[in-house]
Amino acid sequence: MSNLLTIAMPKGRIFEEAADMLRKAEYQLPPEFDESRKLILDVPNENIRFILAKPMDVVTYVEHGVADVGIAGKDVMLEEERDVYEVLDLKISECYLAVAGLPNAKLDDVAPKVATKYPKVASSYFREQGEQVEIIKLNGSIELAPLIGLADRIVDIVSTGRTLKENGLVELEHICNITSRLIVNPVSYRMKDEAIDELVERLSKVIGG
Ligand SMILES: Nc1ncnc2c1ncn2[C@@H]1O[C@H](COP(=O)(O)OP(=O)(O)OP(=O)(O)O)[C@@H](O)[C@H]1O
Ligand SMILES: O=P(O)(O)OC[C@H]1O[C@H](OP(=O)(O)OP(=O)(O)O)[C@H](O)[C@@H]1O
Repeated sequence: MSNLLTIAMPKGRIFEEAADMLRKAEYQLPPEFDESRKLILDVPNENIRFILAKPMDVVTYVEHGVADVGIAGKDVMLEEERDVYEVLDLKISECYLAVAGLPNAKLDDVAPKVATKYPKVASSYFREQGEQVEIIKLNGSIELAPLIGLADRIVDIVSTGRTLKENGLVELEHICNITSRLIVNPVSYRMKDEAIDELVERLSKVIGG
């Protein structure tokens, strides 16, 4: 194993906050880092390579060891249940998972339909509540489901609450708070402990800053 540290960065909304945090931790990221369409970006003076992946795929790259470290939302960690270590709460991309629906909707008593991008999280939540539901997996625009009659309720991310409000939906139950986490491949954690410890230390200093 070389000493190069490969970090899987999520494209999309976590990217900017994560890049900002790395810069605050004094990693010299190249200016084109933010605009480039390249999917592999080397920072040779830091001995770091970044790979840019879809947020849900970051854990896959880290679990398979092709990335040593990654940044992933806790929502993804809960849903994917992968064999990776979660070493640091970066406290960025704060949001929460909630159950929502139309106000005063009459629920189907037998097995209400719940649309979500998080079928495992939703199933275990309703199981714990002792409620039998039918889960319908969607990949986005979850708020559409109750409006169009596909589902009685949804389980989705809420941040500002604007998407719920603009679609006439109300929050019914708060499931759990979500932030992004630094995750590590277990083998890399042993083999590249110095580089990973340094990354954790430098990021720890700028959390919440
Ligand atoms: N509205 C939000 N506000 C803050 N953080 C959010 C919000 N929505 C999602 N997140 C967090 O950011 C992560 C990435 O979200 P993003 O919307 O970039 O990707 P995605 O929806 O998984 O991917 P895509 O839409 O590209 O398939 C999520 O896993 C979650 O942790
Ligand atoms: O409370 P808010 O600040 O309105 O944010 C919540 C919305 O953000 C996310 O969707 P995203 O924009 O990622 O789109 P998606 O529906 O394609 O997942 C989430 O799934 C909600 O729809």
